[in-house]
Amino acid sequence: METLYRIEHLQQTYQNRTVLDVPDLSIRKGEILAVIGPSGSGKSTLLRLLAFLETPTRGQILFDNFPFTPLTAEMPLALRRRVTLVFQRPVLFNASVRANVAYGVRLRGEHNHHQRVEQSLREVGMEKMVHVRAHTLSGGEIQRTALARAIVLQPEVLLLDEPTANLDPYNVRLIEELIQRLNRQQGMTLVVVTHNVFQARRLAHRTALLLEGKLIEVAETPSFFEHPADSRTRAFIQGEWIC
Ligand SMILES: Nc1ncnc2c1ncn2[C@@H]1O[C@H](COP(=O)(O)OP(=O)(O)OP(=O)(O)O)[C@@H](O)[C@H]1O
Repeated sequence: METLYRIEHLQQTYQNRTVLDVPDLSIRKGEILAVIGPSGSGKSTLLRLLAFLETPTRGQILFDNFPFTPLTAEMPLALRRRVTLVFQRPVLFNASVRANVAYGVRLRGEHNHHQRVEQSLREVGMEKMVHVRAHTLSGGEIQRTALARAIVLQPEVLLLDEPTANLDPYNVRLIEELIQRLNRQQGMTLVVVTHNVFQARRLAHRTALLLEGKLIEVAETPSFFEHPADSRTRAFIQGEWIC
């Protein structure tokens, strides 16, 4: 499989505290990579870097061989637009579901977006709620609207930060099926940050464990769970990791 991201000696430091230190990690085109780890282990920081929302303190990320380094003022728009991040707590405007989903496409100056907006709302099962005001939505509906708003942009890479945290089993299933569909049918590359080791196991081709900013292990999901190479991985997946 082709490499899409190559992380080299990446470090992210805030106020003299290094919260992420990943010497080497590749993300393959067309894979689902789950990133698991306890709270504060640097998962969201990694996603923000992969979305080019902040520049690394040290090292670099090669995206399709294009370097993103501490000296990069801004990644070219054409590259940034290939990647979309859905935040852990998505913020919707106080407008209809449809208006929220159409917003990003309109911002890109694309006008004939009506069908794509409808299609993405169908994808997330929100087609009957297009006129509902976003501020009245449930947690699951907010997350699904945020996903529709992301996929309508037709990104090549979708970065999801805890896409199903605090959701009921119905919404979890709907979102997991969407993730798998996007990957299988469109070849989309997905990086899914999750606390939930079972979700990683269900969804991901490969799973990575971050602990205190360090990449402990990354492996094909079956071997990650069945034959972890690192004792800390074993402890974490068995729920024995003390944070
Ligand atoms: N902008 C920032 N300024 C200072 N510290 C930050 C900043 N962003 C993150 N941190 C710190 O970096 C560490 C890693 O945070 P991060 O949000 O990446 O972890 P996480 O694994 O995503 O956690 P959670 O699962 O709780 O979302 C935390 O200690 C956090 O307080």
